[in-house]
This record gives sequence, structure tokens and C-alpha cells, in this order.
Amino acid sequence: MALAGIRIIELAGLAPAPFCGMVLADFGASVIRVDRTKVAMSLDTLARGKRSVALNLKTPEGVAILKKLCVKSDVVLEPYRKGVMEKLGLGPETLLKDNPRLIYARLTGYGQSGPYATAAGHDINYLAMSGLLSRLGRHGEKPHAPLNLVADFAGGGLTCALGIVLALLERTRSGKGQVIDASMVEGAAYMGSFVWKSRAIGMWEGDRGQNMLDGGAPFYDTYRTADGKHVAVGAMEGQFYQQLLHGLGLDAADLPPQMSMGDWPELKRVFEGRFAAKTQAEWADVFDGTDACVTPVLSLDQVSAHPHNKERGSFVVGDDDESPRPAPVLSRTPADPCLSRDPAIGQHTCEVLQEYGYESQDIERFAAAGVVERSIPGAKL
Ligand SMILES: C[C@H](CCC[C@H](C)C(=O)SCCNC(=O)CCNC(=O)[C@H](O)C(C)(C)COP(=O)(O)OP(=O)(O)OC[C@H]1O[C@@H](n2cnc3c(N)ncnc32)[C@H](O)[C@@H]1OP(=O)(O)O)[C@H]1CC[C@H]2[C@@H]3[C@H](O)C[C@@H]4C[C@H](O)CC[C@]4(C)[C@H]3C[C@H](O)[C@]12C
Repeated sequence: MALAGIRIIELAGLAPAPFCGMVLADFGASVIRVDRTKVAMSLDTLARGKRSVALNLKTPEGVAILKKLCVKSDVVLEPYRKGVMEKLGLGPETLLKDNPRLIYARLTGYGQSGPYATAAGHDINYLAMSGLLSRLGRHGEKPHAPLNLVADFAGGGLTCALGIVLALLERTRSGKGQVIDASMVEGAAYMGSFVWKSRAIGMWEGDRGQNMLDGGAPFYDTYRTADGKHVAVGAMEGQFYQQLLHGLGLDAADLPPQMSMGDWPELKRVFEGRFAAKTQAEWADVFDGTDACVTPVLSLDQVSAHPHNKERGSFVVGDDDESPRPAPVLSRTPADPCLSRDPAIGQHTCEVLQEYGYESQDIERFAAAGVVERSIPGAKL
């Protein structure tokens, strides 16, 4: 796999950093999640392919162990608010001094500087600060965050993973590590560059929910079907729009022009009426095999059985659940996601510490002093 041989130390976090670690593990990195001790159960649902070491970083021995792990690793990924790692004596200056090749990834909401740097926050706050949330939602309604996908995962976890891969690539030339300051506000905003840059061509002149791509246009929206399900319509270009009208049994001559924004509400009502007349499956029969850009809005339970996803094997079934296959697919070195159960907290404490040079008696001593914890393999705490 592409990242085989890369060793990553991931300090346990909430959602973005676990996703970042999972992506790297999916593509072959060895990812060790450092969990806290005295925690009943892991809240990390994105632990595929990782190992877990339970370490009390509020003890000098715990800090020394983490330092030793970082000396022999390529990347440390930390998800705490600014200053936490420095307070523990694990800041970048210290760790990079011990291992100048280390890539030190800091995944936070607001970044390492600025008045908000030390403030608590979550996806919705970062999305709000990026400017994007102001554009998301239906006309006449308040802004609406699309789950926690944009800041936590796209702008956060995935962007940080990109930063790590870039730094690894650069290290092959310089031989040096570096610090990555991954702010979810900036990552989300960057992901939204199209919104900023397409203002110049008049894409966002309407209020929220009144533009072509935000639910304003009748040809770029979802519609309810006769069975209470939905279809998604994305027929923007003239030739595809014609096919949409054809499938709906409409004649362009009887309708206002496609791009007449003032007529969009009326056109939407016409489409709503048509789509309500057949079930989702019946619409699939009408539109599959055409370029009308109409697809069923599949539920999470439906996706893997859909013939397209099924043929490509887009979803994988593991011991714990069904989940998306890692993307993208690399032709020679594709990801090979681990399908066994996620690790319990401390499941690999002994194995990993031995791998990094500790003797059994050291580990016994650390366990007795509460510096590390080991769990029974396979058991979820
Ligand atoms: C699924 C829910 C999560 C949803 C994700 C959400 C929408 C997000 O947006 S996640 C993005 C959050 N932001 C960031 O990650 C940005 C960077 N980080 C931060 O800003 C902060 O870390 C913080 C704000 C996220 C958290 O702040 P906090 O004060 O808690 O922590 P820090 O200041 O960073 O300091 C960490 C301290 O910890 C010490 N530490 C760390 N490691 C160790 C160690 N190994 N040993 C010892 N000590 C350690 C470190 O030294 C710091 O100490 P100091 O403070 O002294 O410096 C889920 C969200 C809530 C969940 C639910 C909830 O938990 C209740 C239930 C629990 C139950 O068990 C399961 C069901 C729940 C309902 C549960 C369900 C879900 O999991 C949640 C809803």
C-alpha cells in the first residue's frame, strides 16, 4: 500500500483527527492511537486498522514513553486545543529536537494563532467562521450545517491528511520534518474556494437558497416521490435539461426558459407535481441510462445494494459494520482496509511498547504505577 512503512502516533481526539488517522491507516500506514487511561470506552468510531496504547500523559513516565514513540515515528497527530501539548512538555520544539524528521500535525478548529486559538468549538462553529455556513440552507430559513461533514472531515481530517502526505513527500528531498498547522476554519474555507472565486461570474447574487447550486434552481434540487422517498436532479446544461423534461413528459415550449430565475419557483411547482406521480424506483426506470442527471436519494441502508455501487464494491463489510471503501482507488497500490473489530482501549499497549524497545518488566512496572493500561485483547471496555 502507498503508505506502507510510515509510522503514525495519533493522540485520541473526537472526530477529525480520528478520520485523518483512519485514512492514513487505510492506505497502509501503521497508526497507533494513544488513548487516555481510566476511560470506560473509546468514542472513536473511526479506528479502522489502528492499534491502541493507553498512556497517562499526566505522569512524567507517560510523557517519556510518548517521546520515545515519537523518536521512532514519522508523524505525530495531535487534536488538542492550542497549548495543551506544550503544557505536557510535548510541544513541537521538544519532539522535533529529538527527531528532526518528525512531521508534527496539529489539527485544531482555529489554528495555532489568533484570538480564538484557545477557544473550544465544534464543526458548526468552524463552518460559521469560514463564511460558508452563511450560504448553506433553504431560502427564508436560518443557515443549516450539512452534518459535521464540511469542517470536521473535509476541511479538517482530510485536509490534514493531505498536509501529512505533502510533508512526507517533501521530506524525501530535504530529510527534514515540519509542523503542520491545520485549522478547520481555513480548511473548510479552502475547500469552498469555488464559492469565493465564482462570485466573479455571478453565481451567488441571490440570497441564501436562491441560487443555482443552493436549492434555488428547479433543475438542481431534490424532489419527493409517490412513495415518500426522494430523487436528486442535477440537470444544469441545456442538453441534459432537455432529457429531464423529456423524462418528466414536459415540453419546453409550454414552460418558461430554464435560466429565467424569476420563474424558478413556478417551474419547481411543476416539477414537484410530476415527481410526486411515480415512486423512486419508477423514476429510476425512466431515467437510468439517460443523461438527465436524475438519481435516487439512497438511504445508508440502500447504497451498497445499488447495482452501480455493488459492481464497483464501493462499500465493505467488516466485523463491526458496513462502511465506505477507501477512496480514491490506486491502480497498483490500492488501500486495503482492515476489516476486523476496532481496537479496545489499551489493546496493543504491550505489543507496541515492546516494538518500541521496552522490556516486559518495564511494562509491568508502568502498569502497576498507572502509567499505562492494558486491556484484554478483543474485549471492548
Ligand atoms: C460524536 C460526538 C463528536 C462530534 C464531533 C463534533 C461535532 C466536532 O466538531 S469534533 C471537533 C472538535 N474540535 C477539535 O477537535 C478542535 C481541537 N480541539 C479542541 O478544541 C478541544 O480538544 C475540544 C474543544 C474538542 C475539547 O476540549 P477539552 O477541554 O475537552 O480538551 P483540550 O483542551 O484539548 O485538552 C485535552 C486535555 O486532555 C489531556 N489529555 C489528553 N490525552 C491525555 C492522556 N493520554 N493522558 C492524560 N491526559 C490527556 C490533555 O493534557 C488536556 O488536559 P488539560 O485540560 O489539563 O490541559 C461526541 C461528542 C460528545 C460525545 C457524547 C458525550 O461524550 C456523552 C456520552 C458519553 C458516552 O460514553 C457515549 C455517548 C455520549 C452521548 C457521547 C456520544 C458521542 O461520542 C459524542 C456526542
